[in-house]
Amino acid sequence: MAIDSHNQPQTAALRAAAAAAIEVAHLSKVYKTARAVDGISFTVPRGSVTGLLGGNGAGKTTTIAMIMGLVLPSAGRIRVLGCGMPEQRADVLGRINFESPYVDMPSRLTVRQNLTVFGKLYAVPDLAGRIAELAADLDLTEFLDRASGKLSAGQKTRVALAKALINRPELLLLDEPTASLDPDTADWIRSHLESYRKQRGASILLASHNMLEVERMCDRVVIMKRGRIEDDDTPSAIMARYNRATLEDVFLDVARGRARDAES
Ligand SMILES: Nc1ncnc2c1ncn2[C@@H]1O[C@H](COP(=O)(O)OP(=O)(O)OP(=O)(O)O)[C@@H](O)[C@H]1O
Repeated sequence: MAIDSHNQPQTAALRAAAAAAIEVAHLSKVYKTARAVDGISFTVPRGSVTGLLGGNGAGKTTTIAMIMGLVLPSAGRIRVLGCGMPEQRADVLGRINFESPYVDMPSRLTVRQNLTVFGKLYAVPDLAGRIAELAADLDLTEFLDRASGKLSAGQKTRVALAKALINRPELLLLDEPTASLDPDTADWIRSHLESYRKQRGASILLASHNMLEVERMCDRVVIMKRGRIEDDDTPSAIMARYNRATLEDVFLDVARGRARDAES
């Protein structure tokens, strides 16, 4: 079909809409003393939950920081929701969000004040209504006016999730979202993330050390080791390739350098 030049902007917009949620190509990050990420390429399909696995220091957090445009790559390309990062960061930031238990909110502000600050940054319409909706969904109402620093770990995680969902993101980047939570609270957080993804058709990139969480939530898994990608497939295909019944066992094989069956 011939492309009419008058339709080109629309065609470009359609292509961007259909593009993967995240496309990473030949991405590297070299810090002064460390090659944290070493030429990785992977895709997060729209609507998927993709797990990013790897031992301590594998390069997961650096990869997520580059995807968000917070750390500049040394080489390679990143597209987020069809936009180049970091050059089109301003176009895409309002459509994504991030959660990590390792990033604290200002502790003296109340939960409501913190959510208001973040909501204003994202120019959320009817912000008071959105905060009330999230407070009801995430069971925050009883401590909405308490200082954020005085919450338990589980309460802080629910507030962090409210902050991550405040702008109804199309793409969520999660760095160990359930670390240090009891199994019941962690399960509750996972269920909430799953129902948000289903309702909104959102895409999720999930860095986690919890292999049961990854098996339960992820359609695809990218395994990193020393800055490189060791494997990238569905959890069941990866377990079959390593001839293992759990991702935990695959993780140990990768960490300890045991070869995949197909290659041994
Ligand atoms: N700002 C920095 N300056 C120098 N080196 C860094 C910096 N940030 C990370 N690194 C190094 O880059 C490597 C990858 O770190 P990164 O935090 O991305 O790994 P990770 O997979 O998220 O690890 P973890 O599971 O322990 O959080 C590590 O060797 C780390 O020491």
